[in-house]
This record gives sequence, structure tokens and C-alpha cells, in this order.
Amino acid sequence: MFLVGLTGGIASGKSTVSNIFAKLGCPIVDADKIAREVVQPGKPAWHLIMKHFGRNILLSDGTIDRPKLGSIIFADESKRKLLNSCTHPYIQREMLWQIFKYFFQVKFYSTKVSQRSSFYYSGCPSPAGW
Ligand SMILES: CC(C)(COP(=O)(O)OP(=O)(O)OC[C@H]1O[C@@H](n2cnc3c(N)ncnc32)[C@H](O)[C@@H]1O)[C@@H](O)C(=O)NCCC(=O)NCCS
Ligand SMILES: Nc1ncnc2c1ncn2[C@@H]1O[C@H](COP(=O)(O)OP(=O)(O)OP(=O)(O)O)[C@@H](O)[C@H]1O
Repeated sequence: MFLVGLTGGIASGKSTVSNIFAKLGCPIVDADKIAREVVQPGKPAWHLIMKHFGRNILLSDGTIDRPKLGSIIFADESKRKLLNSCTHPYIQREMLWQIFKYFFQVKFYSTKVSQRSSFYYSGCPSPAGW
């Protein structure tokens, strides 16, 4: 199994390339998608962001005002690093978990395929009917 990292600046084509991989049947671990999930109201990263950036970056429903937070962190490297320290441990944990799950799914599938081949070449019928 290959693990391919896809990184790049804003609007560099990450989504375009990952859509091509997805169409080829590759599982995608999407850090931007996970980053949206870990900052939902009440989650640990949301509390940390509140602590460091204050409630004025919240919308009335408690979700993060993304354009507002983006205007703060993309204009100030130290603020971007501060936001990273709030979110990245949770993003990395979820990414590792998804990679782990895909790794075992692929391993399981490969094992089934090789069992089928060996049954075929030895002329034995497969007990599972593959
Ligand atoms: C700052 C936030 C609120 C801006 O949200 P918004 O919806 O306006 O933009 P979006 O998430 O689509 O990001 C726009 C582009 O900036 C990149 N980007 C986002 N955060 C960061 C960051 N901390 N450092 C470098 N690039 C970033 C994204 O990969 C994307 O290419 C949001 O990006 C965020 O919560 N960022 C922190 C989490 C993070 O680091 N995400 C990057 C993937 S791990
Ligand atoms: N090779 C390319 N040549 C020309 N345009 C491209 C190319 N790849 C992507 N684009 C276009 O550039 C724009 C940004 O691409 P895309 O959304 O894939 O970038 P991204 O890195 O995922 O963006 P974001 O930083 O917003 O997450 C899109 O309009 C896309 O169609």
C-alpha cells in the first residue's frame, strides 16, 4: 500500500488532484474536512480556540466565523501557529485513525485476493466460494 501526501498553498489544486485519486478508487483522508469537524461547537479544539481567540470569532449559533478567523490567522504567522496548536493534535489523531482503518481494509482485501488465486492455481475449490 502506498501512502501519498498531497499538500500545497491556497488554491494550488489539492481538491482537484484528490478528486482524480478518488475517481481512481483511492481512499482519501481529507485534512481540510477533518479540520472542519474538530472545531464544531463543544469539541476540545473549539474550547481551545475560544480560550485563545475569544468569543468575538463566533457566529450567533456558536460555530466559528471562518472568514473572520481566517482574516486573523492568514495575516499573522504567530496567530496561525497558535491556531495550529489548538487544532492540529486533534486533526492528526483523526488522520492517523483513518489511515489505520484503510490500511487494515486493504490488507484484508489483499489477503482474500491472494487466497482466491492460490485456490485457483492449486485447483482446489474455495470454501468461501470466491
Ligand atoms: C482558518 C480557517 C477558520 C479558515 O476557514 P475557511 O473556510 O475560510 O478556509 P479553508 O478551511 O477552506 O482553508 C483555505 C485554505 O487555507 C489552508 N489552510 C487552512 N488553515 C491553514 C493553516 N493553519 N495553515 C496553512 N494553511 C491553512 C487550507 O488547506 C486551504 O487550502 C480554517 O482553515 C481553520 O480552521 N484552519 C485551522 C485548521 C487547519 O490547520 N487546517 C488546515 C488543514 S490541516
Ligand atoms: N492544473 C491546473 N490548471 C489550471 N487550473 C487549475 C489546475 N488545478 C486546479 N485548477 C483550478 O484552480 C482552482 C483551485 O483548485 P482547488 O480547489 O483544487 O485548490 P485547493 O488547493 O484545493 O484550494 P483550497 O486552498 O481553497 O482548498 C480551481 O478553480 C481549479 O479548477
